[in-house]
Amino acid sequence: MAANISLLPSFQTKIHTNRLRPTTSFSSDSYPVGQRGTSGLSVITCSSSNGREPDSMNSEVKKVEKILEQKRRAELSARIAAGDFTVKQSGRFPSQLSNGLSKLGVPKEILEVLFSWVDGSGDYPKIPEATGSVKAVQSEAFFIPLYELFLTYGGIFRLTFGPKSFLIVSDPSIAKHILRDNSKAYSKGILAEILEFVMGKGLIPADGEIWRVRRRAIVPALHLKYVAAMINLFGQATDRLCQKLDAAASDGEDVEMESLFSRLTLDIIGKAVFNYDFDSLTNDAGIVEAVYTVLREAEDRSIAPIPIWEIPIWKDISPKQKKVSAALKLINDTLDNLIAICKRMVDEEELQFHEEYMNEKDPSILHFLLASGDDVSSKQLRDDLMTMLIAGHETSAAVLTWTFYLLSKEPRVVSKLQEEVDSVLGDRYPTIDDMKKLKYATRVINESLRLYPQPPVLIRRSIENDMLGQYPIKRGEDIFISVWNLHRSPNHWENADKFIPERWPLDGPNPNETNQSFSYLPFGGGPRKCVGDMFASYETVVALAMLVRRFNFQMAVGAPEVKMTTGATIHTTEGLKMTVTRRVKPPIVPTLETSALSMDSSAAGVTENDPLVGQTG
Ligand code: HEM
Repeated sequence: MAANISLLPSFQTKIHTNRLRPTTSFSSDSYPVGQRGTSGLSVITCSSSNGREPDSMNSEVKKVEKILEQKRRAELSARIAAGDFTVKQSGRFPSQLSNGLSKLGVPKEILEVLFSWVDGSGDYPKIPEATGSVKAVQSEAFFIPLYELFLTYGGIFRLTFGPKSFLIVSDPSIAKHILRDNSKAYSKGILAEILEFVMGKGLIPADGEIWRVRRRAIVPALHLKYVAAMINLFGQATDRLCQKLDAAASDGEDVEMESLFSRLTLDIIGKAVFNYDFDSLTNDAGIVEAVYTVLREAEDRSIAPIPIWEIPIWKDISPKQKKVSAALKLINDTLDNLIAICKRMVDEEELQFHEEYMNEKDPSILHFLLASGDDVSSKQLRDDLMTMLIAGHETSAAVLTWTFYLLSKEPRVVSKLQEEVDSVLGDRYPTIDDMKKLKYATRVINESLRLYPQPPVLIRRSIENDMLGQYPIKRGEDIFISVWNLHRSPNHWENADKFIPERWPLDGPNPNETNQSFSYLPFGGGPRKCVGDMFASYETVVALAMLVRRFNFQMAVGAPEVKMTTGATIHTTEGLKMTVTRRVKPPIVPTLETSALSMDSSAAGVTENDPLVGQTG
C-alpha cells in the first residue's frame, strides 16, 4: 500500500470532515494548514458582533494569502504555457530495435520479456506527458491545476511526479470506455487501498466477484416504493433543520451551512440505511463523533507520505490510532447491535417477501437485505452498511452546500425556484408525485452537480493491458477520470463556468451520462454507477425546496471567502457562513385553485395543525 500512495500528497481522495470537527476533541496538528474549517461543532455562530466585523489583522493576512495564491496560480499557468511540464516524445528506438532483433531471428517470447520494461506502445503514438514537481500543484484543490493541464495536453495525458505517474482522463469517449464499455479491465485501485480499514470489502472499494454479488443484493433494496417512503424522511429531517434555522433567524445569528448540511444528510442516511437516528443536528457526542473520527482518519491516511499505521506496534502506542480503533469499535458494535435487532424483527415478522418489499415500521435497506434472506457474513453486511453511510452522506451534503453557494450569487434563480415551490408545494410536505413537478428545482441540482461534481475525480486502475483512444496502456496504470474537467470542458459546454439551470430544458429528459454521451456524469456510469442516484436526487430536491420556501439565504457580511479544498467530495476551506431570514411570501389571494391546493395538503396527510402549515409567511 505504501508504494501506491506515498507519492500522492495532493492526488488522493481525502474525505474531508473538518466542518464537523469537535474543536475540543481532536489535535490540530493532524490537519494541513489552510484546509481546516474553523467552526468545529458550534455550527451556529453567535458572537457579540454577530460575526459581521472582519478582524482587520485577519483580513490583511488573507489579502496577502490571496496575492500569493494568485501569484502561484499565474506562475503555474506560465509554466504550463511555456511547456515546462511537457516531456519530449520518446523516439521509436525500442520498437525499431525490437523489429531488427526479430528479423535476426530472436524469438517473439524473448523479445516480449526483453522489451517489457520499455513503453509497450511500440509504433503507436505516445500519450502526451506532463511532468513536474508535486509542489507546483500542491497548494490548492488538485483538480484545479488538472484543468489547466487538460486545456494544454488534451483529453488524456500522463502526469508524472518522480517515479509515480497517473493517467488523467478528461475525454468523454475514453471515460465511457473505462467506466462502461470495458469496465471489467479496471479496478478501484488506490481507492480500495485507502478505504479498506473503514469500508473493508463494501460496495465502493470491492472489485470482482465480491462486488458483483453484493451489488446484486443491494440494488433491489432501493426500489421505487422505498425511495417514495424516504421522501417523508427527507421532509421530516429538513423540517428539523428548518427549526434550527428559524431560531437562528429570530436571534439574528449567522449559520455555517456546510456543517448543517453534513448533519442533515448524516441523520437521513442513518435512518435510511439501518434505521438509526444519529440526531446529529442536536447531538455531537458518542457515535456521531466516532463516525467523524473514522472519516477524518481516512482523509489523513490519504495524504500521509508514509503509512505509519501499518507498523504493527504503532496502533497500540499512538494516541490518535488508539482513538481511531476505539471509534471503529464503537461503530462496529453499534452496527452489530442494529443488525441483531433487525434480525429479531425479521424473525418475528410474518414475512412475505416480494420485489417491492418494505417493512412499514423499519423501511431501511438493512431490513430489506435481511428479509430477502441475503446470505452474507456479518462482517460483509457491516462493510456494506458503512459504505452506504459514507457514500450517501458527504456527497449529498456537498451538493447542498455548493447549491446554496451558487444560489447566493443568483437571486434571479432563487426567485424562480421559490415561485415553483410555492405553486407546487404550498405549505405541505413534498411527496413522490411532487418530484416530477419540481422541475426547476431539479434543474438547479443538475446544474450544481455539473459545476461541483461529487466526487470531482473517479479513480481506477487498469488490471489488463488496454487501448485508451489511440493509446495502448499497460495493466497497473492508476487513472483519474476528471469529472470536473468533463463538466467544465469548453469543447462540450457553452459558458461552461456559468451557473445556468436553464441550460437543461424543463420539458427535456433528466440529464444523465447516457443522454449526455459521458460529458456529464454526476453519478458515474456503467456497472459501477451510483446505486443511490434517485435517492440522492430526491433528497437534495426536497431539502432545497423546503429551505427556500421558508427562508432567504445570503452570504453573511464578513464571511470568509468561499474557497475549495479537496476531499472525496469538494469542501469549502472555511465553511459557508450565511445569514438566514424568514421569507415573507406575497399574500395568497383565495381562488378556486387555492382551495384545491389545501385539499391536496390534507390528502398528503397534513392538517392545519401540522407544524409546516403557515410557517412560510
Ligand atoms: C448527491 C449524492 C450522490 C452523489 C453525487 C453520488 C455519486 C456517486 C458516484 C459518482 C459514484 C461512482 C463512483 C465510481 O464510479 O468510482 C457513486 C457510487 C456509489 N454510490 Fe453514490 N452518490 C450520491 C449519493 C449516494 C447515496 C445516497 C447512496 C446510498 C444510498 C450512494 C451509494 C453509492 C454506492 C454504494 C456506490 C458504489 C456503487 C458500485 O461501485 O457498485 N450514493 N456515487
